[in-house]
Amino acid sequence: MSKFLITGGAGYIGSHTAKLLARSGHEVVVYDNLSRGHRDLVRWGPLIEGDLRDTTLMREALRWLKPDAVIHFAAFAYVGESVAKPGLYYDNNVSGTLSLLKAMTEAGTRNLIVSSTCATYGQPARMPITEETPQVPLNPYGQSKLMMELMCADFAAAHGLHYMALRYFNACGCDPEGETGERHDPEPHLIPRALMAADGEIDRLDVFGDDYPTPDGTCIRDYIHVSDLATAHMAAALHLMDGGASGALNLGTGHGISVREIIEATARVTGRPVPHRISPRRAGDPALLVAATAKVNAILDWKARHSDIDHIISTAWNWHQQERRQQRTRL
Ligand SMILES: NC(=O)c1ccc[n+]([C@@H]2O[C@H](COP(=O)([O-])OP(=O)(O)OC[C@H]3O[C@@H](n4cnc5c(N)ncnc54)[C@H](O)[C@@H]3O)[C@@H](O)[C@H]2O)c1
Ligand SMILES: O=c1ccn([C@@H]2O[C@H](COP(=O)(O)OP(=O)(O)O[C@H]3O[C@H](CO)[C@@H](O)[C@H](O)[C@H]3O)[C@@H](O)[C@H]2O)c(=O)[nH]1
Repeated sequence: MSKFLITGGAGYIGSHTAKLLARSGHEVVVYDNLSRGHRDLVRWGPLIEGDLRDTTLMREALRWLKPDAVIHFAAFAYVGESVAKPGLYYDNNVSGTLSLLKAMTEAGTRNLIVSSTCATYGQPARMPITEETPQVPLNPYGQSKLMMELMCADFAAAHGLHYMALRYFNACGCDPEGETGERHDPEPHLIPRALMAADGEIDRLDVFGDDYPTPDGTCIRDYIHVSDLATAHMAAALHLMDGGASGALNLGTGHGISVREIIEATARVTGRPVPHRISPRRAGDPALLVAATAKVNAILDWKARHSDIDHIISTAWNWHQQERRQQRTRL
């Protein structure tokens, strides 16, 4: 049994990873300031309520817990918001990670898994995107995550940190058992918003641009089920704990799906129409992002197993309906 400190474990991907680790027999402690997370999603270990940028609290928590690894999810993660409020992103994501790295160095904690993103690549000329594709982010969110990766590399060289940067493509879907899920307010992500439109909660889904250089004109992304992401985090942590090399890995399926195809799949899975209209492009959005997956497959023996789009949407739809039923009961 190993012990993990999970920053951002009260959020979407962090809570799914906490569940998987706990169910696999590991000990989990969550560190989260609840700025965008939820106390009731911390179900698989205790919560230390604190901010990443509180270096002293983090250092003392690490000295006391002595985790085998830190899994670092805590960050702000919306492309559009980062374009409007870059300071928020550099402060939370860059200063927050720097504070964590300093605390880990002072406490002697060696192993770190960090949430990076395909947004660090910008819009590469060639698909699929390999880990060697140049990282040229198009927005402050992507910049902040690239800076995080660079800081990890420097701390590895200077202080012997072992780290793995996992560059997720588009995280989606929810726990198939309905014990945790995606609860963002406001919710900017495509699949939850398509479900809100199907459910009549919003009048219609805005499709951000249909004049991109893609077959149907809408943006293409690589949608990966959050359960697959959770499995990859556990594999990456065990890899580092076994003395495996530091580096960066893409987490995606290798298949691109357009916004229009997501709308069609949502209608198919829910059995309801998805009212939508074409709107202007959203600032900072690249047209096409699809992962090359050979490296993660070779290093972690991992590939996506739960990322069929109908399964993704059906687990997200179950969670959406469950959340709305609970909200109605509370009223
Ligand atoms: N959702 C995606 O599609 C996606 C894709 C690529 C990468 N990522 C990355 O994965 C990570 C998790 O994303 P998510 O969708 O689960 O986000 P989320 O907002 O659901 O969870 C983030 C959690 O971090 C906490 N947090 C934020 N700032 C903090 C701080 N300063 N101190 C302590 N806690 C803090 C929040 O309260 C929240 O619980 C992020 O780092 C994000 O950049 C997400
Ligand atoms: O109401 C909406 C919401 C989104 N989109 C489009 O749908 C696609 C996916 O958008 P979204 O679900 O917001 O995800 P991304 O902007 O691709 O960003 C997510 O995926 C990134 C990796 O691609 C992560 O780094 C980010 O944290 C995460 O928010 C994009 O083309 C958007 O333009 C719409 O057309 N209408």
